[in-house]
Formats: sequence, structure tokens, C-alpha cells
Amino acid sequence: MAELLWKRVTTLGQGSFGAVSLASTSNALFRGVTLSSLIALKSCNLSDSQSLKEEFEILRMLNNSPYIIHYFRANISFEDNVNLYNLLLEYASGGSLADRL
Ligand SMILES: Nc1ncnc2c1ncn2[C@@H]1O[C@H](COP(=O)(O)OP(=O)(O)OP(=O)(O)O)[C@@H](O)[C@H]1O
Repeated sequence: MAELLWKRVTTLGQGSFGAVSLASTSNALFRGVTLSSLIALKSCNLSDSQSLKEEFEILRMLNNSPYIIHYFRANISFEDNVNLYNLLLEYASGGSLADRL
């Protein structure tokens, strides 16, 4: 099965469990799902990734909901000599709910 290829473009924000980047993807189709060419990538150090792994499990349970950001997969990358745990997420281009309140 083809690996989903991505490249970080810019930083979107910082949460309690990780930093969020905007990333561009090169595969338009992944596991039968047509992807936008932009995704969000939530990353943290692999050695400190328990909370992000728990977030991944919750997103996995809710992945069919139209009200919850979809995840595409989790993976590990090696960047600047650090192993990072990454959640590959649907990019919410409209900003957060907090921005709108
Ligand atoms: N899927 C996404 N698409 C676009 N921007 C996102 C996405 N996920 C997160 N962001 C941006 O990154 C910021 C940090 O997101 P994250 O989910 O890590 O933390 P949070 O939910 O804002 O805070 P906390 O983790 O403390 O509850 C958000 O405020 C938002 O600006």
C-alpha cells in the first residue's frame, strides 16, 4: 500500500500535546479517500507521545462523524535528529471554533 507523502509548509499552532503544521501531500488518493492537497500534521516527540496516541484512539472511534476532524493515519518521522510521532489530520481551513466566538 502506498505511503502517504507529505511536506511541512508552515506552523498553524501549538496545543498542549503537540505542535500543528500545515503540510502539503503528493498523493491525491489515499486508502480510497481523495485527499485535499493540504493536511494538518500534529506532532510531538515520540518519547513523549502518550497523549497524542490517546487522541489518535479517540479520533479513530469518531472518524465517521461529520462534526469531528478526520484523521488519515499516524506515523513516525525522523526530523532534525529527533523521532516525531505525527497525527495526519484533515486541514480545517476555516479556523477554530475559538476564533469564531
Ligand atoms: N486540523 C487542523 N486544521 C487547522 N488548524 C489546526 C488543526 N488542528 C489544530 N490546528 C491549529 O493548531 C492549534 C493547536 O491545536 P491543538 O489541537 O494542538 O490544540 P488545542 O486544541 O488548540 O489546545 P489544547 O491541546 O490545549 O486543548 C489550534 O488552535 C489551531 O489553530
